[in-house]
Amino acid sequence: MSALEPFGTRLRHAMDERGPLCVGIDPHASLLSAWGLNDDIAGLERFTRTVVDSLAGTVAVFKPQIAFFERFGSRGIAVLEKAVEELRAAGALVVMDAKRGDIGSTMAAYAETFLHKDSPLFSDALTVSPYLGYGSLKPAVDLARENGAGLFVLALTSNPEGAEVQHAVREDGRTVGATVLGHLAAENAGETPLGSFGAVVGATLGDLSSYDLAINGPLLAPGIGAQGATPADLPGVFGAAVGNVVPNVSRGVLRYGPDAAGLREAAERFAAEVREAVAAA
Ligand SMILES: O=C(O)c1cc(=O)[nH]c(=O)n1[C@@H]1O[C@H](COP(=O)(O)O)[C@@H](O)[C@H]1O
Repeated sequence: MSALEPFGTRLRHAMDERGPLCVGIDPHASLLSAWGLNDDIAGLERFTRTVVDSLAGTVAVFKPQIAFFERFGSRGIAVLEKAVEELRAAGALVVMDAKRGDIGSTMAAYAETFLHKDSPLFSDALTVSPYLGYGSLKPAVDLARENGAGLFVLALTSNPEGAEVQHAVREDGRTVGATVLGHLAAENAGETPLGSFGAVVGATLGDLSSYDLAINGPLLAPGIGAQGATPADLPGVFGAAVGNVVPNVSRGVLRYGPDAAGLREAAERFAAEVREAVAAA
C-alpha cells in the first residue's frame, strides 16, 4: 500500500466530495429481525453486505461498531474485515468504533490491530478512550501519524451518564472534557486543512459554548436519529466549530433497510440536512 495522506486531509476531501455524513454500521439484533434476518452469522453477513453494496460508493465515512461483530466471535470479525476492505476500496473512509483504551504498553497492541497499515483490520481512524490518562494513548497517536490514520478521542459523550466523569472539575479549574480537548488542539496545531486527531462530542448535549471546540480537528458527533438529536441542532451545539463536525447516524439510517434505495435516500436526506444546517449557521 502506498503511503496515505494524513487522515484529516482525506476526511476533509471525502466530506467535500460525498457530503458531511458518517453512517454507523451497528447490526443490532433488533435491526436484523426488522430486516427479516436471523440473529446469526448469515444474518450478520447479509446485513453488512447490503449496507456496503447500497452505500459504499456515495457515503463519505462509515463507522462500524465492532461490538456487534465481536458478538459472533471470529466469524463476525471476518465479516467486519471484509466490509472494511470493501468500503475502503470503494473510496469511503472507515472509522472503527472499538473505543480502545489501556495502559500504554497494551495500547500499543490495540494500535497495531487497527492502525498498522498491514493489519487486516486497518482502519482510517479508531475511536479511543482517554480515561486511563490522555498520555496512555501515545502509542496510538504515534502509529496513526506514521500510517496516515487518525483517532477520535472520547471527550464529551452523547450519553447522560458521561457527565459525571467528563464534567468533573480538576484542581486547575478545567473540566476533564476540556482537558481532553486541549490535548487534541495541541496534537493538531498547524495542520491544514484539518488535523487527524478528532474528538467525540455528542450532538445531544445542547449548548457547549463553555467548551473550546476549536481543536483544528474533526468532531465526531453521534446522537442524531435514534438518540433524539437532529441535523438542525448542530449549529446550536457546536457553534463556530460546526464546519468540522462529522455527524454520525447509525439506526436512523439503518432502519430504512434492507431496501437499497431506502438506505440511500435516508443517507442523502441526512447529508442534505447537515449541509443546510451548516450553511445557515
Ligand atoms: O464513539 C461513538 O461513536 C459514540 C460515542 C458517543 O458518545 N455516543 C455514541 O452513541 N457513540 C456510538 O455511536 C453510535 C450511535 O448509534 P445510533 O444511536 O444508532 O445513531 C453507536 O455505535 C454508539 O456506540
